[in-house]
Amino acid sequence: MQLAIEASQLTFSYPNANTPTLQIEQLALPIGHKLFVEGPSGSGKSTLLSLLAGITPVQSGSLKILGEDMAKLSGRARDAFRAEHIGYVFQQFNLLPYLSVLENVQIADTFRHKKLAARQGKERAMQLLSALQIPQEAFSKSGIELSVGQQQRVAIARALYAKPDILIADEPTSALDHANAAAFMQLLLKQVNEQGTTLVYVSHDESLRLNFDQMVRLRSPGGAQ
Ligand SMILES: Nc1ncnc2c1ncn2[C@@H]1O[C@H](COP(=O)(O)OP(=O)(O)OP(=O)(O)O)[C@@H](O)[C@H]1O
Repeated sequence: MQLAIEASQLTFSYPNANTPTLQIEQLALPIGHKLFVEGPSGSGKSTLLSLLAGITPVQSGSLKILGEDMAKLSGRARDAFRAEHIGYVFQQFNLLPYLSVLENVQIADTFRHKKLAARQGKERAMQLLSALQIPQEAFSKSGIELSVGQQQRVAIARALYAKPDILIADEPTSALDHANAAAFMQLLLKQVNEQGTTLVYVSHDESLRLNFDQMVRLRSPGGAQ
């Protein structure tokens, strides 16, 4: 089975830290599977996601993403790899306030070599926004005019727009109550299941865990599994 993520003895330490922030002995996630990442604040969840996305370089151990040895890629090559293969949803959704909702979703085209034609891109963005239950009258608004739940769904549409192989989401439900978090999860799962996207999802909400194939539990301090 082809692996989306393959990590072995992956360790990361920030400068001046006494113990490693992150230690993952083994991790093998097949393409199309869903990984739940759990752990208390400061246990290294965001650090792990940054390594997986190629934002942070590998320090020690091995990490292959979609078969690519991340330690062998330069910073620029990792940026290009991320633009082609990875969608990322941050804790803060980071919608750009001076762009409309529709433009925010299509922003990925700015960073990619393989851009969608304008019309095709607009259609894809509209189709994703509708699937994520954003009302059509909101498409031309600024992101900051939407509710938090809506902004978060726009952020998912933006991350899925370029059909990433892997979607990485860092606690996107932290601002929602339990019922809204569960509803959001179902919308997200429908999209990733339809597209066969591999999902890496950080959350403190253990009740969401049932939707996932595998779990990584990080511990503080030191982030041991
Ligand atoms: N750029 C950095 N330089 C130095 N230390 C850092 C840096 N980023 C994170 N850390 C430290 O590494 C540890 C893990 O941080 P990280 O953000 O990965 O944790 P987290 O599990 O995502 O936390 P949270 O749930 O609060 O977002 C923390 O102790 C944090 O202070």
